[in-house]
Amino acid sequence: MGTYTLPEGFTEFDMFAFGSALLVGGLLGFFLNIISILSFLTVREMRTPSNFFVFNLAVADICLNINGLTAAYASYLRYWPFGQDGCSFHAFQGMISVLASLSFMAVIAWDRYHQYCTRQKLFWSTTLTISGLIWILAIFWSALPLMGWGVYDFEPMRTCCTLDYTRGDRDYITYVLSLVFLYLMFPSITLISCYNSIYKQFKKVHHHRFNTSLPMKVMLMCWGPYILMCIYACFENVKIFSPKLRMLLPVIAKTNPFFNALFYAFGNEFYRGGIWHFLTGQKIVEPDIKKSK
Ligand SMILES: CC1=C(/C=C/C(C)=C/C=C/C(C)=C/C=O)C(C)(C)CCC1
Repeated sequence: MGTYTLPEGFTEFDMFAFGSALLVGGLLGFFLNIISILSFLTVREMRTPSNFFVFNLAVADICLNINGLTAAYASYLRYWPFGQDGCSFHAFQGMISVLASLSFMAVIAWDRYHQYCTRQKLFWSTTLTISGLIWILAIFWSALPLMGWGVYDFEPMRTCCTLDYTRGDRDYITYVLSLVFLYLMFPSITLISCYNSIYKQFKKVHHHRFNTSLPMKVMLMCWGPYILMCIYACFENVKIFSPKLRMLLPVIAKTNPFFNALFYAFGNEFYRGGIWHFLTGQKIVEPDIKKSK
């Protein structure tokens, strides 16, 4: 093993604790999401256009889990073994997953609005085009810091990488504010308006098929603190926050895939039957929305 010096503000125990938190979050998310992915791939009946969005969300989320597991590994080593280029690539890969995951959450909300409120059918061509576009956009926006608009660099613990929020220069500010607009405001407005309409519909038919306020709450709970810090860094020096706090926020954010798997796959009446079929071999009973009318 190479020699290393502990990063400023962290003891051996801190690194072990953060590593373990990343490991537990990463493994939990990984297992739930891999079950969701394999179910979709093996159970033919559940391969519907709407479920394809949930499948893509699980793919994006599992990529974030793999990213977190790499960080856990480096934290146990107590140094980053893949060099500066490896760091940029790690952040690039993490960023693609985050942006794709947020977009799929929004598009699932939009699709559910149609499932429950307008009963419009989603076509495969629409699903495939939207999913393709989401991935292309996520790769595009994540590649920008590699090309000089924003920079990827180490997190305070120096065992994983992210957008370097400590610079706070003009490039950083414009890049983060664009992200806030595209990947925070836009998905949030979609989530709020779609789930609000679904809530009204559920109320009308006196049947609440799921908790419509949960998606927004989970997204804000996981990403909110981290996003606030990124926005704060546009105006003030974030170094006034302790390195441990700055490290805690991305660790919380990286638990999002676990909650997503629980809500969007395991808690989804059109998806969980397929998971059950995959795990037990028992056939799915299709839920019928019209029954509740
Ligand atoms: C500012 C901002 C965002 C920034 C996210 C970042 C900077 C994520 C980085 C994740 C990485 C690099 C993980 C890899 O380990 C969001 C969530 C898109 C939402 C809009 C506002």
